[in-house]
Amino acid sequence: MSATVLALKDVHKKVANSAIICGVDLQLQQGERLALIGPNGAGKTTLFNLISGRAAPSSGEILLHGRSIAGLTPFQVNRRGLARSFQVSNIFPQLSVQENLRVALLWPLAYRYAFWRRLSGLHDASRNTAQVLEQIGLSSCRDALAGSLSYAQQRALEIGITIAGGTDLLLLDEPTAGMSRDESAAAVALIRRISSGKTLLMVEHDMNVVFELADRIAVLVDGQIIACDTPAAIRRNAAVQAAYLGEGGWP
Ligand SMILES: Nc1ncnc2c1ncn2[C@@H]1O[C@H](COP(=O)(O)OP(=O)(O)OP(=O)(O)O)[C@@H](O)[C@H]1O
Repeated sequence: MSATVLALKDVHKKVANSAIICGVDLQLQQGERLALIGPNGAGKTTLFNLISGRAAPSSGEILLHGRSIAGLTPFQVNRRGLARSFQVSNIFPQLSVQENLRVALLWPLAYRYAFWRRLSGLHDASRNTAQVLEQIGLSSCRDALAGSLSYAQQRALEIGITIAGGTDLLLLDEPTAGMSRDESAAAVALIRRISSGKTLLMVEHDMNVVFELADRIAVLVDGQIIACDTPAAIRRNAAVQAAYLGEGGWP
């Protein structure tokens, strides 16, 4: 049986006396890709914030590799093995593509290595930068300023920054938002490639992307998971279909 990477147990979040997340239980197994979907305002971003350390749950447990991370800072959660994509705004537009990745790579290396061993960290970073550039398909524009890339390329770079630290759990926040159909298809292939052997949790509104990528889909409605199952079972689920009726129906 595969190991549980992430476990949420009866997680609640209240903001100004409003219950935003209401008793969420969720488990991710090593190597699986789980998509979190739900109507606008369901609480998906809030749940991502709780998992990645941007906010603390009001109650409940969040375990990463069996250890509690509830209330830790994003940096501490990252050190425990979780990386979250932060949309395009995380990119330094005035640095080259390569430099953006080196910054992302050196950050954990500088922390891990003793000061006098940082030089070897730099060698590691160069090697890893080339690997990540290859993985995200941006080797040919390594010297271009990140700000000059197309939108889809910037999203690919953002994913590269997310995987650069070598963490085994990836949280991707709407990785194909704003993309054309062709760009989305390329992003799906990229996500499949970079998440191979890792565990992936993503929030995504594009149901084509969700059904293509996810091993399981969790449906959040009004702060509660109303279903968590295979794509085929979710497609047949009457409660899920009803939840989406107000949004123009089930895609
Ligand atoms: N800091 C906050 N203060 C007050 N209300 C908040 C706060 N953060 C979120 N909310 C409310 O919590 C609910 C869930 O918001 P959240 O952004 O998590 O939903 P979502 O599922 O990510 O929505 P979307 O798909 O539109 O991005 C919304 O009703 C929102 O208005």
